[in-house]
Amino acid sequence: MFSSRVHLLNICQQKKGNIAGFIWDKISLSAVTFRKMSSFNQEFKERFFRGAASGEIDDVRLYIKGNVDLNERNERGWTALMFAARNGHLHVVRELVQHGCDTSVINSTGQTALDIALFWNHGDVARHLQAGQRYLHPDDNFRNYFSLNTLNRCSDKRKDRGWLANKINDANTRFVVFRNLEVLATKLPKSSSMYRYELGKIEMKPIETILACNPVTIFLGLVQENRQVPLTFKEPALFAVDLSTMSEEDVRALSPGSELLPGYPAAMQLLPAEAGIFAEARSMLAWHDRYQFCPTCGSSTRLEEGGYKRECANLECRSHKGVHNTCYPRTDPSAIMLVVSPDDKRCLLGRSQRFPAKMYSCLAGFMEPGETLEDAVRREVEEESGVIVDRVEYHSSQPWPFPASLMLGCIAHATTETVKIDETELEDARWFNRPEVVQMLTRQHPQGLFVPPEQAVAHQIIKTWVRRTANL
Ligand SMILES: NC(=O)c1ccc[n+]([C@@H]2O[C@H](COP(=O)([O-])OP(=O)(O)OC[C@H]3O[C@@H](n4cnc5c(N)ncnc54)[C@H](O)[C@@H]3O)[C@@H](O)[C@H]2O)c1
Ligand SMILES: [Mg+2]
Ligand SMILES: [Mg+2]
Ligand SMILES: [Mg+2]
Ligand SMILES: [Zn+2]
Repeated sequence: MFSSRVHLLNICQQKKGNIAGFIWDKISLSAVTFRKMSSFNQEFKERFFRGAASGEIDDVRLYIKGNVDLNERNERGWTALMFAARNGHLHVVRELVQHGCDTSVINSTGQTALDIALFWNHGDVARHLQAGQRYLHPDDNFRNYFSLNTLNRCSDKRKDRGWLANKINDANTRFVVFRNLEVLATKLPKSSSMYRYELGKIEMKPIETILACNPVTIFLGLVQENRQVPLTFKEPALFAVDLSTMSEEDVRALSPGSELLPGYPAAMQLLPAEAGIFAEARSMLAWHDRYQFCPTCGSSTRLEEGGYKRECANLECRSHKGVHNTCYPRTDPSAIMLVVSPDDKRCLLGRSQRFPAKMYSCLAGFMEPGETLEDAVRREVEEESGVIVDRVEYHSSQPWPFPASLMLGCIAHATTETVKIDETELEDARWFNRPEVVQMLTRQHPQGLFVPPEQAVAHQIIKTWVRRTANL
């Protein structure tokens, strides 16, 4: 922090001719005390906010070049990006986003820069901010982590053994490699954010001999960057391969400088654009690992359809008659819900013993057969907290590849408030008001309480509820 201030001073020194009215004249380096440095910094920060609010791009650029935290907030949690968004200064917004300003920061009343731009009808700014959001897919509005998968799965091609064999041997094909469900990943050279790894994508040559031994190999899909352009089927293919028979050292040697990321939470450092590919691959490999024998008759099973089917070796088995779902990959739907109080001012968050200390989250539970999502939400909330829920609102879904859940995110409107927790499942559950939840989202809670990170659908549901009160 101190060195960045000195750097700022140096820049101001170079620029002082351009900074009309700035306090530089009053300060000489020899006389700088910490107090003056602080007030200097404060004044400089205010100038940055004023520049952003008034569209004075030169002032904003000065701060950008100062290599300091562009997400600096004022006492109400407002950033320069929010000020620029408030007044519709697209050129300032563009420059700030280009230099890595975080578009997901929320202020103390729970709004992002995008909310502010939308509220004040600055459509051009809102479109720019939306395009810069991390989980956006070109053809969609919102994406949870583990859901962005740019591959076309080409399910109709999986039955064509000849086509698949040719694709495996194609020079453009790449393999995502797993060992004991840990994925091979490479650290990105610039890793300032929490997304620090990309999937290792290996050519066929170095794994040719091991592929000849028929390890579990899954056809993940063809790379289709633009959904508007029809597939030619000549696009590069991506497969997942299980190399658990190789040593960890040999697997890592396939891609210099790579690591094997153990499952949760390490895999949440993958680039969001690849997290959906990881989710598909890991859930599929976990299914093969667990279904080596037929659940109907106990005979061995073999892989078919590019890994999307396992067929029983016993020709008499009932699984060969009609559609038998044990032959296909399984997904376990789970409900995850933010329970909100009857007056909508508070929400119910809980923690299980296995959570990291001080983390609170939405309640969650597996759906049961013959149950609607809404009823699963009502049942799990009542079981775990004793609170009665009436209306259930759907939010969004998230594949959860540990091993193969689909989280169905909801907002659940409670009609009662008395909490009586199920102590086998939860350690604590209590009501939190909005300002406190904002502190938990932004890691500014006085007791250090926090909610799951942005990769979790729980975080997104909580953020949606917090953002609903417009106080701009
Ligand atoms: N709370 C969160 O913030 C959060 C976030 C992300 C994911 N999840 C996931 O939500 C899922 C469901 O939550 P939960 O564990 O509270 O569920 P839950 O409340 O239904 O209780 C879990 C228990 O349900 C039983 N169960 C029923 N069906 C099951 C199935 N298909 N697989 C495994 N166990 C089953 C088991 O006895 C298990 O111990 C879990 O996978 C959890 O990891 C929760
Ligand atoms: Mg639960
Ligand atoms: Mg439960
Ligand atoms: Mg349950
Ligand atoms: Zn069988």
